[in-house]
Amino acid sequence: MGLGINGYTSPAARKITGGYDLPEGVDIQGRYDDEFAKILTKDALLFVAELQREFRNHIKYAMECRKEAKMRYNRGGLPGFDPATRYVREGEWTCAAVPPAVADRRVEITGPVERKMIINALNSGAKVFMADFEDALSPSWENLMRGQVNLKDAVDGTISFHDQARNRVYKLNDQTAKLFVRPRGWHLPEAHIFIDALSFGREARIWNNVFEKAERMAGIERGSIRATVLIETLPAVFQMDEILYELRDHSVGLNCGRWDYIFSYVKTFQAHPDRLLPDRVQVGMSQHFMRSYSDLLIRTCHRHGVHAMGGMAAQIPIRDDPGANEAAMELVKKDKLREVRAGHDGTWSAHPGLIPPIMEVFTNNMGNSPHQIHTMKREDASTITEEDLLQIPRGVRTMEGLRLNTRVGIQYLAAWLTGTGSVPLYNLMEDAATAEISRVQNWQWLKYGVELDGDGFGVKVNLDLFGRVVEEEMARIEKEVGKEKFKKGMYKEARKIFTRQCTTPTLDDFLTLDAYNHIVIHRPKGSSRL
Ligand SMILES: CC(=O)SCCNC(=O)CCNC(=O)[C@H](O)C(C)(C)COP(=O)(O)OP(=O)(O)OC[C@H]1O[C@@H](n2cnc3c(N)ncnc32)[C@H](O)[C@@H]1OP(=O)(O)O
Ligand SMILES: O=CC(=O)O
Ligand SMILES: [Mg+2]
Repeated sequence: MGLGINGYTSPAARKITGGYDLPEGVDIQGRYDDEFAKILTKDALLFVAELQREFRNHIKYAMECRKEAKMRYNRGGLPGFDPATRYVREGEWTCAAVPPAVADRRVEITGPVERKMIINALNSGAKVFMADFEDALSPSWENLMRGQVNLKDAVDGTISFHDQARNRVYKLNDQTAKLFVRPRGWHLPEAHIFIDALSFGREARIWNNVFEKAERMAGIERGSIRATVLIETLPAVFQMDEILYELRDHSVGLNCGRWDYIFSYVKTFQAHPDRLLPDRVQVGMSQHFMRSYSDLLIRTCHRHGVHAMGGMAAQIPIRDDPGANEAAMELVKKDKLREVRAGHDGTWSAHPGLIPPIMEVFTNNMGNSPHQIHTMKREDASTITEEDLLQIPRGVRTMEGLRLNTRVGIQYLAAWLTGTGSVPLYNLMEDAATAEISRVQNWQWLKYGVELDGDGFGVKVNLDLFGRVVEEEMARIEKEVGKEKFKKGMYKEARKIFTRQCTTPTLDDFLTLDAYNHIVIHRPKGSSRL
């Protein structure tokens, strides 16, 4: 999170501004709401402010290091293992023991922090619910703060929701999933509360220091805070031991964030025209670089005594077509079977309807054991090399690939701009990570004028072609969603943002950084209880 906090004053000097009771130096420019004020209490703001004051410079430095690494890759460098930390990779050490309460994580459901979905997810039968403030959320002030209110009610066990249209009341079951929370990354600053806002091993050290300070401030035992780190950038795969080492007292494993990982492959190699990706649909876990990433992650986690979590299959239930639904479920099961046989200890589900089949696959293969940490060491993966992890994915590039990227990118962005961070599109789950792949792939193909040779057309991608594709795909979207929804929605704005990002000479770091400016709403200065 990024809070803009300047200087510290004693509790006596705290003041009430615009409804929120603010410590000196803290300013909130998001709308006031009585419910939000119960979250943004003076004590809570002081807690965050103190963390921010202590760590902001470390975080800034970490972000500078990311920029330096980007410049190195743009000059032709490749990410790889760091010789200076060989002793960490080769050393014999383990992380703190897995807490019994979260030993069994065979199926974790993820989802945005909407009230009804939180209740559904906690009741879903999954072992864990990962409440997502990142890829599945459009981070408007309203969404963020409502999400915090909802989570507090969930933790208190009082959360309920009345669906008036269906006259249905949602409440928690007696048995619920364990609640995990994913905050958004340090690269996405918050614009409503003022906080300014390396190597990944070093970033992990900052997180570890944040956890330790937070534990001390909250008066809870060291190691009470536990984190699963998603390995979802290409450079991070070379630093998995280092990340676990830094977090060894606070870790409960690593997760294959496969969609952002693919996005990161393109981003890392944005200046390497010899490493262009085939169509997005062809970059799956069977590609050598993806399989190597998953295998090495399992070996690394199990060597250090923590969970190796799998990733998200994109398929979701298809209600109106039993044949297509069956095929989608088979794909999910196949993906999960690969994960459990490879040694993963659990995995993610995007939808409650996927939990029974995924649970069955993991249970059939793991039996009563909560995990495979001690039984699937994957020593064979110790031979995985930098070349394995960087191998260029195989496949073809097609006109349909370009069209689909465009259609999906624009529709996702249109949803995001209106407050929805994960959507079903063409029977797949789309969120910020999957949309990023569509965007950067279009950018890459345009930048290097690739030939779309996979469907026999043999045309080169250029601005003219892309302009026509955007035009035609907008017409198709209008037909698919209907004139009324198209007119009321944010499709035109989404088209503008997406087109600019695909055609810009220098790749934007994130789709949502630019789009964020369109959803920030600052209350007028000095206003109260708007
Ligand atoms: C790359 C990554 O980072 S993955 C992690 C981030 N992404 C996610 O978490 C995506 C989570 N999934 C979702 O948001 C949704 O499943 C979508 C958008 C893909 C599909 O949503 P919908 O089209 O609404 O699904 P559908 O209509 O089939 O939902 C049926 C019911 O299941 C609920 N549901 C669907 N997905 C979820 C979920 N992930 N968590 C909780 N409840 C859910 C719906 O709320 C609905 O409940 P209801 O019957 O009580 O009204
Ligand atoms: O966050 C998960 C991903 O796949 O990206
Ligand atoms: Mg991600």
